[in-house]
Amino acid sequence: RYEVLEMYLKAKEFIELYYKEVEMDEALLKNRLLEISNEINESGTYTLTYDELAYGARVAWRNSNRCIGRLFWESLHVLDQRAITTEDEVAEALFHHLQYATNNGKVIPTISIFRPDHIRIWNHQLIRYAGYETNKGVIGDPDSIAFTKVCESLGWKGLKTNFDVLPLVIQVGNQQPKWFEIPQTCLLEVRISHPTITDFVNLQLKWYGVPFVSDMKLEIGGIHYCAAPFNGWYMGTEIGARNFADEKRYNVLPDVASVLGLEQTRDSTLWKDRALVELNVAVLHSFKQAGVSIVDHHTAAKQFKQFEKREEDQGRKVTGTWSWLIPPISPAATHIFHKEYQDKVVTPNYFYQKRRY
Ligand code: HEM
Ligand SMILES: N=C(Nc1cccc(CNC[C@@H]2CCCN2)c1)c1cccs1
Repeated sequence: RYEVLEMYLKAKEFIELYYKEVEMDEALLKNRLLEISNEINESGTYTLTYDELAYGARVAWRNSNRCIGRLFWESLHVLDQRAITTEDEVAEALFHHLQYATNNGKVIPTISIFRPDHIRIWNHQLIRYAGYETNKGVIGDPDSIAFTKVCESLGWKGLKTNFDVLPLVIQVGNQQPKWFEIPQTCLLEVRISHPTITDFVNLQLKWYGVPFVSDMKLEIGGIHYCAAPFNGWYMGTEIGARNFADEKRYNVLPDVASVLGLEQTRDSTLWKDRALVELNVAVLHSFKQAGVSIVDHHTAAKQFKQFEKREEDQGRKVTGTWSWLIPPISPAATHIFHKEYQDKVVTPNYFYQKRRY
């Protein structure tokens, strides 16, 4: 009984928000709430219309406190995959999402939404590189070591390069998860070169063009979509200041400094800072040259400022996680650093969920 009431209250809160923001008339709202109340009484849950689902996914993005890219929340493309029931169909839908959103480099922010609760994607991101612990040190992305072991235990074998693309791992219910190799046609990678320092290519760095986060849960009106992978485009610092630069990731700053001919014995030469800037210049240059969407952290901050203005105009308070919104290089060169944000969590939203491995 209590669960039914709790579900209804969450549904009512979301549907009222939706009808208010899209300015639907009261009679339709009352009707819809009655319909939902009946469905919850019969089955303990209810089904969102496509329009309600799409709006919920967009508002969840608008409510994502750690996201600097929220200006474009209304333009999210929503692929409704709730009718899918098997692992093979899920894999096909994900291949479609990868190709559709990559769009030959002109990235389209997109989300695929699978049926609530039954489907689970074990990947952190649909495209990510494997990591291996060997007696000669780590190969690939250290962040992927645990998941790579899971993939190998399922029968997958990598080539042991620094950039092995991991398979999709899809689970239906509590069955054994199935793995699927990602076709080349779904994969776009960018080789990293520098606009003026020709030796940069000797670092042999590359990265995948589009980030697809696939391990978060989308919650709308009390319904939990545990498989709702979404993509946008990268902000350059994610690759240049974290994925390549972190000591616990690809840890390339010393190699970059060598290519730049920098003296690394004293911190006070700021060799790490010079290496970081040139690495980020290279990432932005390489993506632009390859025609793959990317945004620099200054432009992204300006877009976020526009988002703040538009939300105030709409009478909505912008909430945020300051420590995530500031970029990892030159944070104080953006307006974000110099203001405070309330880190209030509201739904619809995207949440972490317990790993299945
Ligand atoms: C369109 C371009 C977009 C850009 C440039 C962008 C940028 C970012 C960046 C830089 C982060 C911090 C990530 C990190 O430090 O690991 C972030 C976080 C986040 N973004 Fe966006 N984003 C975009 C689109 C989206 C979309 C389409 C969604 C969902 C529909 C989204 C939802 C989120 C969420 C939920 C987080 C927090 C993730 C976490 O807590 O681990 N973003 N975004
Ligand atoms: N540009 C993006 N970056 C992004 C957004 C959300 C989450 C993530 C991954 N964050 C986890 C990483 C890995 C450890 C700490 N950061 C990246 C997007 C990914 C999907 C849509 S936009």
